[in-house]
Amino acid sequence: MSDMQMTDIRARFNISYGNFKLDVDLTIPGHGVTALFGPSGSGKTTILRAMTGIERFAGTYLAINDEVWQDDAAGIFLHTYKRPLGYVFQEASLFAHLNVRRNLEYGMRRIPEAARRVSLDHVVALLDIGHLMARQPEKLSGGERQRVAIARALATSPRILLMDEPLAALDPKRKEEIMPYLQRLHDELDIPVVYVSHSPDEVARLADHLVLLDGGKVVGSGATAELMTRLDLDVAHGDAASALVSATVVAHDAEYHLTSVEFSGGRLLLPQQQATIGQSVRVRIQARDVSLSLAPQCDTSILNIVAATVTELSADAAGQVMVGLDANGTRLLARITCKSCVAMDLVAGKSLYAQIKGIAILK
Ligand SMILES: Nc1ncnc2c1ncn2[C@@H]1O[C@H](COP(=O)(O)OP(=O)(O)OP(=O)(O)O)[C@@H](O)[C@H]1O
Repeated sequence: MSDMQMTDIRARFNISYGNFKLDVDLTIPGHGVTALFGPSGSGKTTILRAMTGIERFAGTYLAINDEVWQDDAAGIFLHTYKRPLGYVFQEASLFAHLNVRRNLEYGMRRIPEAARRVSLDHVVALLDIGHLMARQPEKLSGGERQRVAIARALATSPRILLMDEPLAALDPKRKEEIMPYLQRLHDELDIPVVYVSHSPDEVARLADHLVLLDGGKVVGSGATAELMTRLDLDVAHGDAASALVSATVVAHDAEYHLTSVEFSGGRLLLPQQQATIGQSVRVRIQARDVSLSLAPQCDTSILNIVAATVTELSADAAGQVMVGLDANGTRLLARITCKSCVAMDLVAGKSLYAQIKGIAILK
């Protein structure tokens, strides 16, 4: 076992707080972004805290890639201050008496030079905060403060970055501003991120892997695109339910201001994007934006119609059915009325056409 290259994060926690019990045994990828998603009180923050070692919980096992940080059975416990992790909270906790540069250097200085794997210049460029270096924290906007907090966490060359609802305190405009930085961080740094969120939108945009929590238990863990369309899970139901589709940008149509992308099920047109031809993109198709038809329609304003097969049907809100679809290997969801479902005589295996009204490129 010891000479085996481990590239996973393994976490086993058994924690009791009065009536609340957290009992999880997780293996998640040692790279990319993993979102912990679930209702309030489901144990998301408790998992992050347990990873920090701030409290020592009996029966814990925690290994980050090839490093075991805690194994109670073997008597291993790495103290918090020795765990190379970055932690970003909902509200940026910068040192108020230090300017931005000193805040960043403070984190960096704790790390011996030989252990530094991320340069300050790289972090500053990544989060675009070069122009803020001389500012005091109280003179930063909420979004800027959060970018500095992320930079400070990264400047310590962590082996893992823990983020606890880092956008929750920001208004929608600031959230939108900071999102590209989080996506860049994901693309450019090889540091695994565990990201706590309540927001299906953040999860869809950022997470490669998703861990669904409820009442201190894991109810699902897997690739985000796969879990979001699993009809046995709550996340694939309701108004926010959507499919994430991997696609490639294939053309721009300047005359009609459209961009076309290709996925396994065919081509999709969407309002013109900045993306370059050949670029891989993640596209979101919301279940409520998909209608179904048994014959291909040509007298319709809907541009995107793809052939698909029904894989399963599941009751949704009153009078609504969530239909799972397979479009030549890509999972899609359609939320339709029970009345239409009966009228169309939908059953698993039926071939039909999905008419897609709204599509968004997420990254
Ligand atoms: N230090 C503590 N002492 C006692 N109970 C705690 C402690 N920390 C958390 N809890 C309880 O554990 C449960 C899970 O809390 P946790 O903060 O992990 O949930 P969460 O999923 O992060 O919720 P939210 O989305 O609201 O932040 C809650 O019932 C909470 O009251």
